[in-house]
Amino acid sequence: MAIERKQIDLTPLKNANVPIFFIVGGPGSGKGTQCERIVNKYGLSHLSSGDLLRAEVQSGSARGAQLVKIMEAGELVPLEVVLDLIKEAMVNEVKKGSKGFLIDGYPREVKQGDQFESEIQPATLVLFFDVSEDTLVKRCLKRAETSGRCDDNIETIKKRLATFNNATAPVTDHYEKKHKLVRIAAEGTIDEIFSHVTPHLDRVFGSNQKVAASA
Ligand SMILES: Nc1ncnc2c1ncn2[C@H]1C[C@H](O)[C@@H](COP(=O)(O)OP(=O)(O)O)O1
Ligand SMILES: [Mg+2]
Repeated sequence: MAIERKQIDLTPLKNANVPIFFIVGGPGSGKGTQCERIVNKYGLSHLSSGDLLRAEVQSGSARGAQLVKIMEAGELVPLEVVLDLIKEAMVNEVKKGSKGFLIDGYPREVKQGDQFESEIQPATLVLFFDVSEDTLVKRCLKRAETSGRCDDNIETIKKRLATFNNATAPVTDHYEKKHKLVRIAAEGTIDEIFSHVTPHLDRVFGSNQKVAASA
């Protein structure tokens, strides 16, 4: 069963023309943690495709009901539907005065990125949180103690790592060739990593955002 695509008026988004950052990295690389810091400092909107899908299901809409069927059948949600959800969320956020977007955990594949950029707007930068596999596993296992996330167990973590290496690694190559990739060394403390992130955002937004730099 195909889910109908929605016609979404992107005019508000085009007029606002705010920067868009793709946030990529393995499971446990700290994407969510760093996005929260970025949101606090720069007032950007943080969108995660997984959260948007879960919210659509919760909303009780007809489309949400169709999504449940697809997910229960173990099939992949069509890329177009994910894109429609992202578009709707972006238009809503920009109407509220968003200064830009962090698209967390997306694109998972080169094709997803290309489709996003052709239908919506090219990404300004792609932030890649670069962490060794050892660290990814350790952080996911630690997160398991409190997250209640069913995918934070050693078997699933290994599978997610394999998927990441196969499908997502080409994404970083793709944006490296386009000179949009920012590789963040992300092994250190949360503060250390954030200090590697801010210069790249300051480059886009201007350094007047800096809190401590003028000292
Ligand atoms: N620099 C850091 N050092 C130690 N632990 C970190 C860290 N950054 C994040 N964590 C913790 C928080 C979580 O429990 C776990 C995974 O972080 P996350 O932000 O949820 O990653 P992601 O969203 O990329 O899957 O690791
Ligand atoms: Mg996350």
